[in-house]
Amino acid sequence: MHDGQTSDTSPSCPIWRPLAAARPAMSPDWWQWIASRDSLTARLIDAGGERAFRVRLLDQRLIRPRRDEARALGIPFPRHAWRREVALCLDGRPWVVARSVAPLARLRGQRLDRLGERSLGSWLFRLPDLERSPIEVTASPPPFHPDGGPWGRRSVFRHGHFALLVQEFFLDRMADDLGLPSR
Ligand SMILES: C=C(O[C@@H]1C=C(C(=O)O)C=C[C@H]1O)C(=O)O
Repeated sequence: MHDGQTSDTSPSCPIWRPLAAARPAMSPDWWQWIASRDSLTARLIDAGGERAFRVRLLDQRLIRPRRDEARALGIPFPRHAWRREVALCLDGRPWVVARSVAPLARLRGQRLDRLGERSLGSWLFRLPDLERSPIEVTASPPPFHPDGGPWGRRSVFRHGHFALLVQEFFLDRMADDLGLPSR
């Protein structure tokens, strides 16, 4: 699943804006989710109540990152990166789809491919000295998944030389299940 090298030539590219620029169009309910800087995994488990939380691994492989991903990570465009795509599901229903990209040169021996269906967040937030960049927001649909939703967000996590871009798209199904506004 993670051996092949493919270049990512998808033409659809989300338009990212600073969090503050999206605020006027965002309901207070969604702001609570989008602006939060702690673990989304923990928040989903909490909001899910009795529902069972599960990470479904959709894909992981070596790729050439998209241009916007390379720019967010501050790496030259053609460099190789490791990419993981997951659906974060409650009772089997995907609420969030996430795509994370780490430049190979910055992996520093971290074997993220061994995470499998364990949540990245449960590992990430245990790292000492973890830094998180400002959050950026998009109203574009996820470029790697057929389901749509109100908002996507992205930020870069750093721990020493290790860098990881995490992009999370919140789906309409989550809004339906939690009774959240459409935006
Ligand atoms: C970054 C976090 O991890 C979550 C889990 C992910 C995974 O397992 O690939 C991806 C994005 C996240 O929403 C988090 O919990 O905040």
